[in-house]
Amino acid sequence: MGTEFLKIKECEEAQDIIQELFDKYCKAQSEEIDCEDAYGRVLYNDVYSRMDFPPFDKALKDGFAILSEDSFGASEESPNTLEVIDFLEAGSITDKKVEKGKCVEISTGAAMPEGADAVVMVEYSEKFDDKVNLLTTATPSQDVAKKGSDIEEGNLILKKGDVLNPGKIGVLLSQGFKTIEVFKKPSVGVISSGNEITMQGEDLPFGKIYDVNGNMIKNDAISCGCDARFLGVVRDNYDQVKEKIQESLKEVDVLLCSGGTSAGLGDVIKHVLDELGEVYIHGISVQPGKPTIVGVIDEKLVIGLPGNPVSALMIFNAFVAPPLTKMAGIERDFESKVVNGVMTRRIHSPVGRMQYQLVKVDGSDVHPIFKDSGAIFSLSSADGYVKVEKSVELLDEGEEVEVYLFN
Ligand SMILES: Nc1nc2c(c(=O)[nH]1)N[C@H]1C(S)=C(S)[C@@H](COP(=O)(O)OP(=O)(O)OC[C@H]3O[C@@H](n4cnc5c(N)ncnc54)[C@H](O)[C@@H]3O)O[C@H]1N2
Ligand code: MOO
Repeated sequence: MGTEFLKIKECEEAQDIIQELFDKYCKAQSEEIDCEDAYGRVLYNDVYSRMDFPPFDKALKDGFAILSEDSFGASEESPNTLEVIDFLEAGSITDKKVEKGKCVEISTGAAMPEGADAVVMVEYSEKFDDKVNLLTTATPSQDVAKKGSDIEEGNLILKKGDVLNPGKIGVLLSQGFKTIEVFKKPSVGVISSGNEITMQGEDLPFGKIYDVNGNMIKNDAISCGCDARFLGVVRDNYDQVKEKIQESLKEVDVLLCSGGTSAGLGDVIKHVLDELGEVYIHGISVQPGKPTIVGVIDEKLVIGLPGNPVSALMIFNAFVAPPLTKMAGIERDFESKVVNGVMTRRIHSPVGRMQYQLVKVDGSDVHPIFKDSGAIFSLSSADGYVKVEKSVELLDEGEEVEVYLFN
């Protein structure tokens, strides 16, 4: 294996290639699921109302369903008296008709009896025997929700791409939807590679480190709407990496590996990808994250993120999260969370490579975080990053910058 020349791609070119590979091999798919399980899922189609809601003229208060004109002029001092001809609970119906001088006692949620056009609340009435005194005047439609007043049949009620929150699911349930078509969550597997990588709960001999990337990248993929799983650690061994990749590809649509991407002796991902499939990118003109690999095996995408946790996360966010989120049906503008501020210190940037500089934001102060890309603690203190274009050699103290905030 030995040293290998990395054919570096420019950032935009790499982004385009990755998006094209997603469009070709990782098309968004749908599935029909029970509305019961739809929380947080993304609608695959526009949804139209199947019926009027409410489906009947509905009493909004407990009281008496009347002909409104029968209450005109009524007051505490001079009540109007009506005959009570029936009692209606929610869900029950009557064949009796409300005519002049008559009314039906009614509960909230019950369908209005024929003839009645208003409800007088029980608080404004005095019932005695089979009669009632109305102590107030009601206007037509008072305390009645007319059929279709909330939504009429055939209207657009939810849009493709809507994330189903409790209220939106409530709308579907009110329309009798038992199942709904949603975007299938992209199934993503995450593998960590490296002889030094140790799982939490195990002893940590000198020279080894605990795995960060596996669950960190898994969680980032979940935040992009994926069904992501950490599939374990492999050693820097060609056969082990090959076997693990082949095995994992039987289970997932997209495989994200970290570590073993650069040109060192133990860095085998590229060689495995070369043997089993095709490598489309090996090296992006970006700092950190230069050794990123993108390939395809059996029409499935395999992405090798650099081992350094900061690099892995930055590359995931800048290059993988946008197409993955799109595949999950989620419309998210990754460039929308931008704040403006002023650099508090000068930064030098490698010419010819776009640099993602981690920063901490304090009001309008933008503090660069100077740590190497293996420094995991810089991630927990960073609010976002500043992009330093490849032609820019330094950003001076006091210079105005745009900060891309992390989600
Ligand atoms: N000759 C060259 N050497 C290196 C280059 C280069 O272009 N030419 N690039 C450097 C850069 S930049 C990076 S980034 C690393 C990336 O290399 P790998 O993807 O092969 O990553 P490793 O060597 O396996 O690990 C790098 C670093 O990250 C730690 N690591 C790896 N996996 C994990 C994990 N799952 N959790 C936590 N930390 C992890 C690992 O221990 C190393 O410290 O290559 C440079 N070299
Ligand atoms: O480019 Mo590396 O990814 O600096 O850590």
